[in-house]
Amino acid sequence: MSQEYFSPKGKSPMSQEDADFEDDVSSRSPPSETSPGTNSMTPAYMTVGTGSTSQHAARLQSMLDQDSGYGGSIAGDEVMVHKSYRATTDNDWRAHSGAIHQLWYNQHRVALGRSINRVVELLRELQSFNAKWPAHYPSVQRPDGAPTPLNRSSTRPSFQHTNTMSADFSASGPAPPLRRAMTSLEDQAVAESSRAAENRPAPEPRLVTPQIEQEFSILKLDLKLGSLHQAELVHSLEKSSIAALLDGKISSSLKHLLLLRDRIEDTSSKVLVTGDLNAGKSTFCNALLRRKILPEDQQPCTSIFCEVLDARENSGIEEVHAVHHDSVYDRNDETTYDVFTLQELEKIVTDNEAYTQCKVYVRDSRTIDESLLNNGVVDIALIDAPGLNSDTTKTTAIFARQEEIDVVVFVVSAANHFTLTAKEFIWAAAAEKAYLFIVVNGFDTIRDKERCQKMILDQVGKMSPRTYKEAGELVHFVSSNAIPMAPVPPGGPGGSGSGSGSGGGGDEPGDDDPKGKGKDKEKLRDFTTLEQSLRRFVLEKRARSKLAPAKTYLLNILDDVHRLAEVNEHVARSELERVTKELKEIEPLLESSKRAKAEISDQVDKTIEETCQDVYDTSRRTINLAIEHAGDHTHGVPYPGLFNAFEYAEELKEAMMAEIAASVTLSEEHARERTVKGVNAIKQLGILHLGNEYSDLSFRPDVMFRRKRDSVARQVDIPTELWDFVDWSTLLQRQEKVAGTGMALTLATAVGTQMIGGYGWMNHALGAVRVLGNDNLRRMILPGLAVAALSAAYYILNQIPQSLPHRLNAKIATQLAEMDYAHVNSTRIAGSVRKVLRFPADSLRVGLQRSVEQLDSRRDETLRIKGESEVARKYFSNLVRNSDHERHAVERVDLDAVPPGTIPPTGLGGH
Ligand SMILES: Nc1nc2c(ncn2[C@@H]2O[C@H](COP(=O)(O)OP(=O)(O)OP(=O)(O)O)[C@@H](O)[C@H]2O)c(=O)[nH]1
Repeated sequence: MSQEYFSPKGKSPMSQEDADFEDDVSSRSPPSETSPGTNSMTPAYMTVGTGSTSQHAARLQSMLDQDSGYGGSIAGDEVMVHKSYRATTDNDWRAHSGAIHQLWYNQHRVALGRSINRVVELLRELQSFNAKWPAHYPSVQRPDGAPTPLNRSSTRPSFQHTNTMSADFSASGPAPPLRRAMTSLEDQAVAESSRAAENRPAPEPRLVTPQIEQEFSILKLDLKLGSLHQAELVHSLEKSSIAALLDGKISSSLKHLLLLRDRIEDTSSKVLVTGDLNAGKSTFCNALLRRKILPEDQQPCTSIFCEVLDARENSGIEEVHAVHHDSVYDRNDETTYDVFTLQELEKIVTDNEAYTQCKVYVRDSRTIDESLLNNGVVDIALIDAPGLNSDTTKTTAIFARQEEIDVVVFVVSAANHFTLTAKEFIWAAAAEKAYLFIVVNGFDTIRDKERCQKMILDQVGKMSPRTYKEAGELVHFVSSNAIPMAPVPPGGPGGSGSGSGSGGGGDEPGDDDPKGKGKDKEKLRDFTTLEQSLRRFVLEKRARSKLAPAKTYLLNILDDVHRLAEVNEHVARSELERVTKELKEIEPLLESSKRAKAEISDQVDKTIEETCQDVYDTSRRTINLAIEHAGDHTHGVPYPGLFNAFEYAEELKEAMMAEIAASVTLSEEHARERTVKGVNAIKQLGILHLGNEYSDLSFRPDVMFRRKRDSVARQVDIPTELWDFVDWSTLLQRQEKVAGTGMALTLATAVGTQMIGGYGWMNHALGAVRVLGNDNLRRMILPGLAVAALSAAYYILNQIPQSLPHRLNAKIATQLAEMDYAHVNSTRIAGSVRKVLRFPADSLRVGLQRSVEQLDSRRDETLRIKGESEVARKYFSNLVRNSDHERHAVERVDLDAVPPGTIPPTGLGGH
């Protein structure tokens, strides 16, 4: 499609020069229907009117040809155009003005197209970044966290986001509830002096719910779940869920941007005529066409979209293409549609289930100045939509359709005003398109016209302020049924409709009444004014009707992206500050933890070694002492006399062994005490270095040594012998001290000892006899011997209680020494102590190891977050800059400005 105009069908007579020009242009550029491959980026031009000076037109054409449409040269060209092109006639002027409009339009179209491409790129990057680093969605402050006049100075406005964490930075005031991670607003507040804070106007939370709703238009998350408020939902959702929702929003925005790009690159203009059921949409379309093409009825009849197109787009043939369900319409592929005549349209349109839409190709024989379809500027598609409210599916389809069209003409019944669905539709369309064209139809039925006008305009003002601002151009009160229709060719389509060829509304009585005719004229005049406005809106102000939606959408999405980027830059920066601070804390902590781990391990080993050594030494000393001194006393065992000496010996042995066993128990008791001390020392170390992390193992000292008792003592078996009753060493020592026993006793003892101790006592006795001689012996020794024997016997028997313990003790000691009793028991006791101490020591070691590992992984994690935050900060600060830059670029595209060089010189017409 192209925008060239070749005058054939206009009523205006074509001069030779025009024909030359046409030939001239057509030789370079084929007519619209034969140039489907025209590059949409290369501006196509138009000439409107008769254009009497072809060299001027050609010059302008060549200037436009040279313009790439990408700006730059335009200013110079405009000056040249301005200076050189001096139109002298109205038509020349209009041709000139139209060309400049076109050039100007192309310039804006290309600028916006480029912006769309850049925003698409920005959004795609944001989308992929959001997948790696879930973007934070600004949440709201809960009502309880909102600043009150009293706590204003202490409560800073805070961005809060989806990463729930406990707020550990509350310097004053009560601990705030769990909230989303911090953002730099709070950090900035830290840097602010208290005085400045006091002087600063009381901060309001930047993102409270209504503000979010206003601040975000396109990327606003549509959270309508259950009874939860959006704010609560944002709080309750996981960071990743929010990111996923955002991802969906970005995807749909991308889709929409691509649609917008297609739309602005499409040189045709799509005009959607919509409105409530029976508002007179079809009548209005017919009035525009001045032919009764679309079926009108008092009851709802339009059930599918009817797209009215210039028949030139269908090789000049008037017909209807009814598009099949699930088919994408392609005029060159007849399998996608069925062909009908215009007369058959009514039957396709009413109660249709077989087709989704129909393309209605009609020939508009009116001049290019009058006709909307055949306008000489752009290809128009006039789309008659089913009435809103007909059913939900159709209403939804109309809502969806409005996204891909350029101009919304909303037909409202003057009698019924706007229904709720109409209002919703206008809200949505106004947000997207900025300007709507509103046709208040059936104005003939209204008696108090002024009141009706006021009421409707008030409502328009509320729904679309921009449309209201230009109500003179955009809101029209007409009676579509009063428009005269073209006479029907015999057997041809259309024909005199409601207004019939003579014009005149159906409900106005008396067409021949001069007053009635006057009224009809008035209606026709109103409708013509509407037509001119609509032409201006669709054709000349295409910058508005076609480009304004793109501009509005771009500004909205860039605003959202900018806001989101700002929030995320704050979040990333504060995250970066937080992790940098955290790293500064973690790294020395990790080092000292590693050092502490080694030191504490040594210290614990030392404690264990020292304790065990002490326990061993003490036990050994105690047991040895007990063994050594077990024979020092009789342990309270009464001596029962000579005849029970053996029992006495047994009891003594038992008592001695009990004494020795008691020393073992004493050693165990001491070991227990030392173990308690050791365990406590290790625990102290644990608590000191691990704090709450240290898992305190329950230690019960009373259980120690319960099972592993001294088993060695049971192996001691000392038989009592006769000689045990005589303690010879004591005896000898005592004998020296005892006076009166003298030599004889010594001798007797010596002899006695020999006699008693040896077997050959007889030999010894004979030896003694030989020494002393028989006589002396008889005289001295025998009585002495007797005395000595008696006193020795007496002494020995008397000494049993003193000597027996020593003798037994010596034997016990010998046997215990052979068993290594003291060592075995000391080792056992120290071993138990070691075993017990090893538990808390191992637990401490494990705890320390775990603490080092935890710190290690925390450091790794923090380093990871730091890296990510650094990337995020850079990315979002670039996004803040780029979105801002792009926004300014879009803002500079001034669609409302009058193109320079199009203001008509005095005395010339123009629009
Ligand atoms: N009095 C009067 N009647 C009108 C006017 N415009 C349309 N009508 C009548 O209103 C009825 C409905 O008109 P349509 O054009 O079929 O309405 P529609 O909005 O296309 O209807 P659907 O597409 O089925 O929703 C017809 O009987 C028309 O003649 C008008 O300006 N004044």
